[in-house]
Amino acid sequence: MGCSKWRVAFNFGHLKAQSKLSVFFTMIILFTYLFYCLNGFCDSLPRPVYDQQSNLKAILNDGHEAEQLGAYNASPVSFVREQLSDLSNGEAPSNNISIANNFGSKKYPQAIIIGVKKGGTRALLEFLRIHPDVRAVGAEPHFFDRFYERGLEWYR
Ligand SMILES: Nc1ncnc2c1ncn2[C@@H]1O[C@H](COP(=O)(O)OS(=O)(=O)O)[C@@H](OP(=O)(O)O)[C@H]1O
Repeated sequence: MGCSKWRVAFNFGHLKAQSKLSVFFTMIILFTYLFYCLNGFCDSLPRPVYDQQSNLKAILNDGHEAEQLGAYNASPVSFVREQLSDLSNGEAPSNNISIANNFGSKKYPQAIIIGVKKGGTRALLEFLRIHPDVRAVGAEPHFFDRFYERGLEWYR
């Protein structure tokens, strides 16, 4: 009994030529996909929206990062305003702040959701984070209204 079931399951001999052909093409597609994945062409890890590796290297080599951060210590409003104006002009942020989405790295945000209490900001965040290129913090950081004194390093 059990043996005949196996025979039915794996017996492709009675399939029509059309079915065999579709199985054959499915196998080809699967093997091609596996081949590309094994060669690293299907990297599923999140990628940076903008590649700023060279900028980051420049910051590290020149040691200007502290100066740039210092400029933003002056006012959080100017910090946000500059970022938003850069984005509305269709440019990447101009101050070398990375907006990569790599796992495990600490980056400044590319976008900030600001809203009144009960304004639905959580819902907006949850919708945005569905996108694979969006990485969002779990809890609200409240940097600008509560923890600004802790500085940008804490924020990052
Ligand atoms: N699309 C839409 N339409 C109407 N209402 C909505 C929508 N999205 C979120 N919500 C409601 O917004 C409330 C949560 O807002 P917040 O995420 O800003 O809350 S919080 O202040 O950060 O706690 C919360 O309201 P309450 O359920 O009364 O607390 C949500 O139900």
